[in-house]
Amino acid sequence: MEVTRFDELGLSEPILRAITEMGFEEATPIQAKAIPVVMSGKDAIGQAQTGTGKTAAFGIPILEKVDVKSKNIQAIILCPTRELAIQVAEEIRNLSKFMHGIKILPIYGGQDIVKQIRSLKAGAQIVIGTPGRVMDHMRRKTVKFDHIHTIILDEADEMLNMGFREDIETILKQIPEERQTVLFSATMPKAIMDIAKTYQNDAQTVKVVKKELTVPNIEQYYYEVKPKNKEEVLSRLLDIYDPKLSVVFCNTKRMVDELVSALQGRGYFAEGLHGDLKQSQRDRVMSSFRNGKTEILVATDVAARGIDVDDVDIVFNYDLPQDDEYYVHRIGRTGRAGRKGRAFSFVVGKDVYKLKDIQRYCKTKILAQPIPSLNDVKNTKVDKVLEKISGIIEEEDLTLMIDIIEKHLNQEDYTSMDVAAAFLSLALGEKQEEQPREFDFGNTGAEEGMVRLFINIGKKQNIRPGDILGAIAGESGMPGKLVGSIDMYDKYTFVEVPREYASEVLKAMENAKIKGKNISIEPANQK
Ligand SMILES: Nc1ncnc2c1ncn2[C@@H]1O[C@H](COP(=O)(O)OP(=O)(O)OP(=O)(O)O)[C@@H](O)[C@H]1O
Ligand SMILES: [Mg+2]
Repeated sequence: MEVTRFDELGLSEPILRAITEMGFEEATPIQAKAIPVVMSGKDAIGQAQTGTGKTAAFGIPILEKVDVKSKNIQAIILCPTRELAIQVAEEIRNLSKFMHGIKILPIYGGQDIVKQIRSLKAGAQIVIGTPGRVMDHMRRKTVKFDHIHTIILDEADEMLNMGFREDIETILKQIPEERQTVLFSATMPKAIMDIAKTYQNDAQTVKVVKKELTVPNIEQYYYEVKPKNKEEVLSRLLDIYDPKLSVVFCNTKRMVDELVSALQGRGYFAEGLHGDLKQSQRDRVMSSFRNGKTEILVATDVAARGIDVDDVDIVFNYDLPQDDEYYVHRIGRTGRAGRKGRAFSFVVGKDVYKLKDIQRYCKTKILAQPIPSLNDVKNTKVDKVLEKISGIIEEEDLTLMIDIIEKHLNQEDYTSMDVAAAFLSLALGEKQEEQPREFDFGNTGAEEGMVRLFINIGKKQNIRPGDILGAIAGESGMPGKLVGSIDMYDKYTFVEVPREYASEVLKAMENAKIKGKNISIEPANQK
């Protein structure tokens, strides 16, 4: 593919210098296509996948077009959320770092309006705001529209979804007609075309649309879960994949609050973000997430659009989104600027149909994944410790440590294997003694009086159903009491046992080996 350098786009020296300082080596395809169009002053509609640099695609031309000698507002950018307004202002500020006399001001609800008015009075050429607050200033006449020559609607379709249509139309009517109107988003549903027809003039569409709407470097999987198991499955996935940062989307504020408490209770660094929080709280959560103190951001769709945080490794759809577009935007919080990412969606019952719609809309495949077992979680932890140990053995001088261990072995009657195993147990950081486990079997899909147990045989091993039934009978000391069918496929299988013995079978089988191989067993209620 042809590569466009920023210095081929006819940009001024201070901006090129800022771009270099920001570490952008070449223009992204949407930047290469949109910057010349937006600079030309034409109305435009820009569409490109999430995380592909749309902000700079409109931010750079705006900076090129403002007159820093004038203190009037010349460009206005509307964003659907406060967090996004702050972020867009920050990106444009970075791009304008070497321009003297430029003032860029975010104005959004929840922030002290008196302070905002004072800043506006001091003069700013570019204002970035949420529609509600901009309307507020318009009514107070604290934002003057008469010198605005450019208006950008970032996430234009979302602002319509949120019911800002009237506000946007009112604002557009206030801005001089010879203005330039530009819309950007990763998705462009039909409703947006009405706005385009009414309020734009001969708009040029600039699209960098691949076959699929989602970014190809995001691995997408789904897990079929029962609602009450979501929390446990999420924890297992967090433990196995160990993301540096992750975003978990829920459909309601209440679910966000509940999940945050649950995750915090389990010892994760999780915080919630939704519209009922005070602005100071929202700001605190966002900055804590940006600097990595909060590792898991649990959010409603307020965080679905535009939010750009490095190192988001995984996006979870704890609840499947209501609308197809939201899937695109939500998972787009990972895999930004060419990085890799993962998107895991939880699917409950009829959600599978919704998932089919989403796949059709996005033109991507979302594959099913089995829920990791507790054994899988443990194995991952063990693998990580062993990997670290290999590193230490290869890179460090261990002579002194070996001396200490040797002395210890001489004093006590231990083998080096005992010591190594004890250290491993210590490194895993969990009490290895058996925790009493409460089993809540619920309805596992088995027939009356029976409970279905889920068995993970591990990597395809040659174990026959008879071996498993035999082992269960042997381990639990209940020969002949095992009734029921066995359904073997791939590396998983189900067995059915009478409900009253299910707990004992589970406990007896926890550390069972068949043909010397470990298997794991658990209630099948999440399958
Ligand atoms: N040319 C470039 N080279 C490298 N990184 C870039 C370039 N342009 C922008 N970026 C960075 O890529 C990231 C994503 O950019 P941005 O937030 O503008 O994406 P977007 O297309 O608006 O995504 P979304 O649809 O989610 O809003 C940002 O961190 C931005 O600084
Ligand atoms: Mg964006």
